[in-house]
Amino acid sequence: MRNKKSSIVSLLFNFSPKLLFISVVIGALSGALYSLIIPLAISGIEATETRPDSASALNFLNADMFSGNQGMLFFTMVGFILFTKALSVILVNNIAKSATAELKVKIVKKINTMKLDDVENLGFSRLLNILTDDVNRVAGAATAIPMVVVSTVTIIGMLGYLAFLNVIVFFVVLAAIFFGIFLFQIPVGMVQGLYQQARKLKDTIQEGIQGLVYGAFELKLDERKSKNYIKEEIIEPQEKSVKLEKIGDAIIHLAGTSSDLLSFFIIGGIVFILPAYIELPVANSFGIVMALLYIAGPVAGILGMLQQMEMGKVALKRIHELEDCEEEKYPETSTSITQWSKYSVQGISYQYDKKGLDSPFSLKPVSLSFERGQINFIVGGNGSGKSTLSKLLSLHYRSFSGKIFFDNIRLTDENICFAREKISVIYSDYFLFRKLYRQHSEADEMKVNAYLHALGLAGKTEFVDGYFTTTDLSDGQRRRLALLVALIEDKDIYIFDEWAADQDPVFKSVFYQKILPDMKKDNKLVIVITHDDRYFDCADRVIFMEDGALVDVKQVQPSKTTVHALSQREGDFILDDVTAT
Ligand SMILES: Nc1ncnc2c1ncn2[C@@H]1O[C@H](COP(=O)(O)OP(=O)(O)OP(=O)(O)O)[C@@H](O)[C@H]1O
Repeated sequence: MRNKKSSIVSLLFNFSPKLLFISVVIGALSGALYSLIIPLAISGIEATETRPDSASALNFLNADMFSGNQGMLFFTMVGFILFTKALSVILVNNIAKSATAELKVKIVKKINTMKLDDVENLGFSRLLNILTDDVNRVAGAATAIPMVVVSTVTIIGMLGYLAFLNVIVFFVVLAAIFFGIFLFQIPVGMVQGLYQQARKLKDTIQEGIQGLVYGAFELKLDERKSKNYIKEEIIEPQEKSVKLEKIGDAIIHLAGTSSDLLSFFIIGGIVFILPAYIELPVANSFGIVMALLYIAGPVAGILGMLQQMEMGKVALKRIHELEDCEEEKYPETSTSITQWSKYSVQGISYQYDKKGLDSPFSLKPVSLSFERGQINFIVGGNGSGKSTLSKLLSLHYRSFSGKIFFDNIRLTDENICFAREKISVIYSDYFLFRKLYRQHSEADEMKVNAYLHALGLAGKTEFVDGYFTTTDLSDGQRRRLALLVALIEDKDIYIFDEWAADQDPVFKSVFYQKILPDMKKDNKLVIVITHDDRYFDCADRVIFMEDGALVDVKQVQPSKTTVHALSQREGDFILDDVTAT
């Protein structure tokens, strides 16, 4: 996002400077007309006072006045105010809606281009809150802008009128307004902290809701756990957050309402105290009091809108926090990687974010060289660092040290995105998309259908108009569908993180004895994280991990005695035929 640390106004300005300018000018015009209402009404009253039947002329709807020039002007002005105010509000509202929709898209793109470890560290709940709650609050604050403009110009106009009536009174009122604004900074400063705390708690609530949905099966079986969970993770943080917001709102409203009081103080001072020091004609006092009563509304309006603006500022701050995260972009010009035969890493390492730990897990430097048409197994105990290493090999995580090469081409920020396109992975926490999200030919469709049969998914889901009709399948079937999508993508490098873990014995052996050898034949580089020691002889090479370090690499000599015979059903798997289609 380019508009770093943008304010709410600059957010709208960057979206459409012309429209914003027009709406501000129209809003200002509306405010200027507003400020003329009182002087015009007073001069109307003064004009009627000079007539013989002045008593009846004070009636505002008197036919004489209505037909008079001032009356016409008055009502035309009211009509203009209605039109200009509405137009300004509608225009800014439209800009705000479009600008915040654009902001949402920018945030989505930002998340998409952020480094993966930053996305993991921020977490789903926080990102979701930014995309929903924060963006909406910014939109709310932005729509308050035209009313602030109308009110500000009205106040300026009325101050001009006061200056015309009496310069001393003008300075007294001006000083009082500045004093009021100065005093108002205290509550505004106080609520910033409260709103920030309330906003932080919303992330906790969002996380709670995530657990409520994804942990529904566990919670359903344990009422006490369920009640405690809802109380601690949702109800309590929500109560705290609402309480903080209520206090913040109350402080702002209280301060806003006190502005009425301030204007009454000024009125009292001008009516009862000032005449003792300066000469103030009655007619002038009358106009001044009316003007002051009239100013109170816009002042209170602006102060009231400050609550919305403050909440918007807090939300915008959270959005800006995303901007501190680095982006990874496809460069305009770069060395693309086309043909390659060797993929090698030299001294790559990684360390997770501290997250309160003294010594977070770190992967010690690893050097390995892979070839096309080679099947590699990575094995080791739980937590030994297999997945972490695979995320470095798949170029999802960026190594803290070392170098990575495709043949002699070293991977840099410039070409890493091209290298990533050569890789397909299925991690243990993969996401299954229902659509392929790429152009597909009739041949692709035939291939998909052949794979659906080969992977035992025919009749479970269908491929129609680029969609899989359903992904509501068993765990093992979903994983097979993920494999199907990966195979259709036809990448050079495949990384499977415990893919076969939840497959039945039949498909386990299909995977190790049919799919992997066929991929080898197709010259793919395959890296498989596995605990299936029964099938270790299906690899060309086994890489051993222990405590975050690579401890051994063994070439495998296929032993004839351990070859696993495919059963009749296993033999039905026809990947060769699929490839032929
Ligand atoms: N997202 C994360 N944030 C912080 N630490 C993590 C994260 N993921 C893993 N770790 C740490 O890294 C260590 C290695 O995890 P990794 O997933 O690489 O192990 P693994 O060998 O694949 O284990 P398993 O066989 O259980 O899948 C873990 O012990 C854990 O402490």
